[in-house]
Amino acid sequence: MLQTQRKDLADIITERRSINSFSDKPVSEEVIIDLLETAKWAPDHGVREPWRFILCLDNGKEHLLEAMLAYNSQCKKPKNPDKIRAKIMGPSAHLLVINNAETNRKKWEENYGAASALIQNFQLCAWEQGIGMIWKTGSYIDNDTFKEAMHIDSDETIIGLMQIGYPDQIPEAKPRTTVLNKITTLK
Ligand SMILES: Cc1cc2nc3c(=O)[nH]c(=O)nc-3n(C[C@H](O)[C@H](O)[C@H](O)COP(=O)(O)O)c2cc1C
Repeated sequence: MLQTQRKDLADIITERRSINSFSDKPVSEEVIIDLLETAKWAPDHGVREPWRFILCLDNGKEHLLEAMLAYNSQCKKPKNPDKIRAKIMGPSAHLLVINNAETNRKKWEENYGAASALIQNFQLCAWEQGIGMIWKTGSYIDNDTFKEAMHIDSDETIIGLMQIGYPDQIPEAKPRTTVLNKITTLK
């Protein structure tokens, strides 16, 4: 039986790019949940599974837009609302990755690391299926008006807003420095 050639993990890692421009092809809720079911196997100190998610599809994108506009109207230099609308309506889906409230600094950092590992798993598994995304951390992620509008407690941490869809354009990779310039080997 002819099998589709699976890409090497190393290729998926190096070829994945952050995507800003998406086609109209939708990414389904089922696909996103399936990807998260894999991504959740991230390293996670104490296996606390500190995260929760808010997935915005269809009318949910309008809800997210309202929250963005409420935040924007409070900014010293508000952005053009039409540009914000285009940024929210362009991707097929938006996923907020949110960590539980945590007052202990060490645990907070461990939880941030675990959620970041989950996000990278998610990005890579999506890329393997031809789905792109970008991890966004605009100032709204730490804004109480935005959080309240999205029903997120002020002491929860938004790790990122993942904007998801099939890529319309894949940007050139920004070069990375060789590790040889970064490593000190003790022998
Ligand atoms: C924690 C984190 C936050 C990020 N926040 C943003 C952001 O707010 N806006 C943005 O355009 N890209 C953001 N990015 C994506 C980076 O800009 C992107 O990964 C980087 O330019 C390298 O490009 P590549 O992912 O295509 O290799 C973020 C990435 C990380 C890991």
